[in-house]
Amino acid sequence: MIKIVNLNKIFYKNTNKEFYSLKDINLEIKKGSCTVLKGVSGSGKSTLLSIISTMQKPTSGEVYYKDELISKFPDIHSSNFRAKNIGFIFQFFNLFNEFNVRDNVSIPLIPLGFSQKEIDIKVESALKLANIYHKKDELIFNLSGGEKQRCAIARALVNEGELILCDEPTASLDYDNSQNFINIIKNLKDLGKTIIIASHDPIFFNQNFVDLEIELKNGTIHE
Ligand SMILES: Nc1ncnc2c1ncn2[C@@H]1O[C@H](COP(=O)(O)OP(=O)(O)OP(=O)(O)O)[C@@H](O)[C@H]1O
Repeated sequence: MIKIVNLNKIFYKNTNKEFYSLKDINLEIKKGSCTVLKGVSGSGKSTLLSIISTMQKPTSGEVYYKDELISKFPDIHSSNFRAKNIGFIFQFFNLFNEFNVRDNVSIPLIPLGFSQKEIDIKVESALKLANIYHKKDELIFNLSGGEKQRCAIARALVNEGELILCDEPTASLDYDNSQNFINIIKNLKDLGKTIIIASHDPIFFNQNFVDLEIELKNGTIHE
């Protein structure tokens, strides 16, 4: 489903500060699989996720999604692609504290042109899937860390995209909430989602629902 070919991301190219954040990455990710990108801080995990999501462009190399070359999309095309195909779960949730759960979860649907009735149906279904429906009218400000995470998961699911990208998803969670997160990821996999998790949390290592573990070291894949 995702094919990455000879990918490089260079910052400060052709200066004395030139730096390879990613170097010669080749990777294939199968539809419906769960991949864990591990590696120490600064190894390139977030940069790789961000290039797969089309938020950043590589310096060279290609990323294909279902045989379509997404890494060379113009920006307007990239944001449409993300809105339709990708759910993103961030370490610090990136929710709007002054809005309630339901409004936060509905945000990704706004650019997709759905009617209010369609938005209500999709939001309700995502809230139930992420087990946060009972807090739908609560302000984010009043939620616990685990509840914020479940709200962020609902927001990542609401567009029914096939690809779920998670950047250090358990970094702000305690052990029990991290275990809950793992259970939700297993459910998403059962629903056929393709999942990529960038994390150095050992909770993701050697898990039977993980199909591929990739270690990044200084921007390269370490076999
Ligand atoms: N916009 C940028 N400009 C310059 N250097 C950058 C930029 N973005 C990332 N880098 C560098 O690229 C390297 C990889 O960063 P990245 O955020 O991908 O690492 P990471 O493995 O996700 O780390 P962490 O676990 O701390 O989030 C780091 O050395 C970082 O400083």
